Amino acid sequence: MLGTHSKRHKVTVVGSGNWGSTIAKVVAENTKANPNLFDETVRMWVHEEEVEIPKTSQHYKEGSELCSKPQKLSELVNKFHENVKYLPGITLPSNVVAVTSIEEAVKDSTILIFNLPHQFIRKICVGLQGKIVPFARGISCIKGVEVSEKGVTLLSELIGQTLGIYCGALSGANIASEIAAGKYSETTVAYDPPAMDSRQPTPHGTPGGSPTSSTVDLTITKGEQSKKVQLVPLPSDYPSLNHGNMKRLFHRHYFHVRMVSDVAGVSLGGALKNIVALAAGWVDGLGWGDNAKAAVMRVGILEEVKFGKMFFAGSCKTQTFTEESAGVADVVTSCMGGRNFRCAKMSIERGLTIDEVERRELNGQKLQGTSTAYEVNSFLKGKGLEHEFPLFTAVYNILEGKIKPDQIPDLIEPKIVD
Ligand SMILES: NC(=O)C1=CN([C@@H]2O[C@H](COP(=O)(O)OP(=O)(O)OC[C@H]3O[C@@H](n4cnc5c(N)ncnc54)[C@H](O)[C@@H]3O)[C@@H](O)[C@H]2O)C=CC1
Ligand SMILES: O=C(CO)COP(=O)(O)O
Repeated sequence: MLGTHSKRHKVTVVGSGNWGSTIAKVVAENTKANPNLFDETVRMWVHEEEVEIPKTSQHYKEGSELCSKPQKLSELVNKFHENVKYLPGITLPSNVVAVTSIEEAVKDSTILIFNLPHQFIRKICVGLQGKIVPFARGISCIKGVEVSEKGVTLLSELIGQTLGIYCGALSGANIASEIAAGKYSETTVAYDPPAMDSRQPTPHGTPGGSPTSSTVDLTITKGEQSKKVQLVPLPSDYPSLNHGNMKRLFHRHYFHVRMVSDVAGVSLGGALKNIVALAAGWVDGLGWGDNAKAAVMRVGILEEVKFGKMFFAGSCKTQTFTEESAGVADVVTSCMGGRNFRCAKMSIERGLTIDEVERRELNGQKLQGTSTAYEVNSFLKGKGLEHEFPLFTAVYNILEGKIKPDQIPDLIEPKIVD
C-alpha cells in the first residue's frame, strides 16, 4: 500500500555509537509501522572495528569461542541485532542493517540521519559529496558546533552546505541508554524546509521520479554569514516531508517528539549544554550538592540564550532554550546523568584529567563538551567577548588548568555596581 505516492523514503543513519544505534532502533520501529511512507529497512553506517563481546552483551558466553577473540562489529550487529560495543544489552529491530561502506549506506536514501561524534562530521560529509541522492533531506542528531576563522557553524548548516541539501536538527533531554530501554522521554525536532517540500500529494506523481530540472535557492546559514545552496526539489512521487511525516519517523510511545522550526536554537541548545554539564560535574565532584548544580544550570541557560541572541539573531528563538526539551530539559538531564557530567565529576574525585577519565571509562564513546568548550572559547576570544560568557569561559580555563573548579562561583557572580 503506497497511498497516493509510488515511492517510499529510504532512511540511513550515518553513525552507530551509543546514540546512533538508539536512533536507528527508534526509526526502524517507525519505518516498520509506516509502510506507506518509508521503506522498512534502515541502513546504519558502521565505522568498522574489531571488538570483543563484553559481559554486558546478551550474547556473552563465558569460555565460548565467539567470545574469546575480537570480531567485526558490523558482523555482530547483523548477526545478533545488538551493538555489543556501543549499546550492549539492547536488541535492535531486525530491519536495522549495519553497512560498513558509507557510499553503500547512503545510496538511494532520501532521508539521511547524521548521528556521530561532531569531530568526525566534516570529513564524513566531504567524503559523501556527489554520492547522495540530490534531493535527499537531512536531520542532524549531533551535539556540537564547528568553529573556524569565519565564525561558528551549526552542524546542520555544515551538513547542508557541504552536501547541498536541506538539513534539520533533532536534540533533547535524551540520555541514549534510557531511550534504548524504552523509558519515556521528549525530544525536539527542528525542521524548516522550503515550502516546496510540504506540497500536497499529487494524484499520479512525477513520471520516473527524477527531480524537476528547476532548483530552488535556499539560504542555509542563518548565523553570522549566509550561503545560498541550490536545493533540488523532492519529486512528487515521494511522500512530502512536512512536520507530520517527520514526526512519524521519530515519534514513539516512549519518545515524544515536539516539532519546531528553530533549527539554530535546537542545535545550539544541544551543543552548549555540554559545556554547562562539565561545570555541573565539577561542582558535584567537589561535594557541593544540588544547589550548586542548580546555580550552574541557571547561569548556563542564560548564557545559551545570550549566545543565540548575539550570534544567531533573527533565526534563534529564546523560547527554544527556555521551553523545549532541546533547551532547559537537556541542561537538566545532562547535568544529572550525562557522560560529560559524570566524567567531569570523576575527574575531581579521582584527581585525573577529564581526557584520562574519558579514555578509561567510556570504552570508545566520546565526550563532546570538552572540544565544544574549546571551540566556543576560540570563537568568543576572537571577538573579544569572553567576559560576556563567564561560565563558558570558566569551563575553558579549568580545562586549560588556568583556574580551579572551586573558583566557578566567584567567576559567574556579576560584579557589584554602585
Ligand atoms: N549518547 C547519548 O546519550 C547522546 C548523544 N548525543 C549526541 O549524539 C552524537 C553521537 O553520539 P554517540 O552516538 O553517543 O557516539 P559515541 O559517543 O558512542 O561515539 C562512538 C562512535 O564514534 C565512532 N567513531 C570513532 N572514530 C570514528 C571516526 N574516525 N570516524 C567516524 N566515526 C568514528 C564509533 O564508531 C562510534 O560509533 C554526539 O554529538 C552526542 O553528543 C545526543 C543525545 C544523547
Ligand atoms: O546529550 C545527552 C543527553 O541529552 C547526553 O549527554 P552526554 O554526551 O554528556 O552523555
